[in-house]
Amino acid sequence: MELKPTHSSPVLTDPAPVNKSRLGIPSSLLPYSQQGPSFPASGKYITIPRKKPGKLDDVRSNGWLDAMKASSPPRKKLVKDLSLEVSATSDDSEITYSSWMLKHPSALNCFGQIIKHARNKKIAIFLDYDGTLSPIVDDPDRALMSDAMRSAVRNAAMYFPTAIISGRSRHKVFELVGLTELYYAGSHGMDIMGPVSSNTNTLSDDHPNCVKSTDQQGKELKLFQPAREFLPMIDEVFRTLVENTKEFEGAKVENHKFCASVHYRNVDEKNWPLIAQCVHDILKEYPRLRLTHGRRVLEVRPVIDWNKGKAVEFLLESLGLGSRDDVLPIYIGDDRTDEDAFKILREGNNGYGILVSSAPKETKAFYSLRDPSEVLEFLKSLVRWKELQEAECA
Ligand SMILES: O=P(O)(O)OC[C@H]1O[C@H](O[C@H]2O[C@H](CO)[C@@H](O)[C@H](O)[C@H]2O)[C@H](O)[C@@H](O)[C@@H]1O
Repeated sequence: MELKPTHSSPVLTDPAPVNKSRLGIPSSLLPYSQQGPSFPASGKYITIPRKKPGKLDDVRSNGWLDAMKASSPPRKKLVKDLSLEVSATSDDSEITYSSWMLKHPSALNCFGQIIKHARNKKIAIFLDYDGTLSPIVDDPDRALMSDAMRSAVRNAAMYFPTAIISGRSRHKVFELVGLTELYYAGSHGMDIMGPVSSNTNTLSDDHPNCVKSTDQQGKELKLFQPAREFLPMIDEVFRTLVENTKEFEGAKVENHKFCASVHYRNVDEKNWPLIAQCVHDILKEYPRLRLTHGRRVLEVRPVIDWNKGKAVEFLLESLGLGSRDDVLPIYIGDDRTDEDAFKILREGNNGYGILVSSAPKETKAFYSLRDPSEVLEFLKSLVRWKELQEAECA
């Protein structure tokens, strides 16, 4: 029998005690060892005055600028631009893409292979949000999921345990997805709503990173928040980022609770070095924060040994599906931060990473899908296959 979430709301009741050794939580998270300079649990840290950016050489030499330029495939040329040169270029890129696909074949074309491996196994689905379930758009607040995608994810969750693992805050991604049937991990996995399970490998009450909370209906829920000590620091750095980037037209800073994002998609490219330098200068004052690159976004996050890959392992354990030969996790994502999850699955040889990309990229994912419309088809195919299987068994 497939494990199905039994909850009717995204808010979960208390999980049973955890088997900490199986969770593989590093000792640095139990609780934090203070690696950088010490900081108070709340209140003010350091005031970063608004100032002229430091030497631009900093961001050039540390590779930030190159990473920013490479951080998202260029938009497809509009059809109005019908020169011969454009069609030759698109042919070339199609050829490059096809040869890249020899290494990372389409999960739709290889669907037969995937389900062959899934036979007699429980599939667990992990989905990134932006660029995977919703198309990339200029305004992060308008990255909406289509009704068709919502219904495909809902149907998938009827048969397979399904979790969303996003860089956005857990609340925001739940607001966008709006399905109570799923598990949610926000802030790149640093804010996990623990699953209900009869299994003993879930969160214990006395776990240092486990927080009890209540939902809007007053129902108790349990959260795993390995970076919760950073909450005031992220809040402070968020405010500094807002203040110091406001001179860059098009820049947008988001507070994701345990991380913050600085978007430069809508900033004139000539100002990218300046915005990079501005973020770099702020981060110099926060040695316990680091930067990762997303699609046209700089992501500021705590220096802890936790990422989307760890979140996948954690959720599998919490669902009672960890370290089992009869479980096949499938992770679908489009971003560099999803690589941590692809790596876990590839190295553990126990599941499939699927990269969503319409351009060749270095990746640890096994398979590929071009865009969210192919993700939709893939989810629908999984559901159809499962329905057929159940019909055969009936
Ligand atoms: O882990 P994810 O769910 O993929 O979230 C990663 C980032 O996604 C969002 O930004 C990206 O999508 C935006 C909307 O399409 C786009 O405008 C932006 O350029 C992309 O980087 C989100 O706004 C970020 O905060 C997340 O970190």
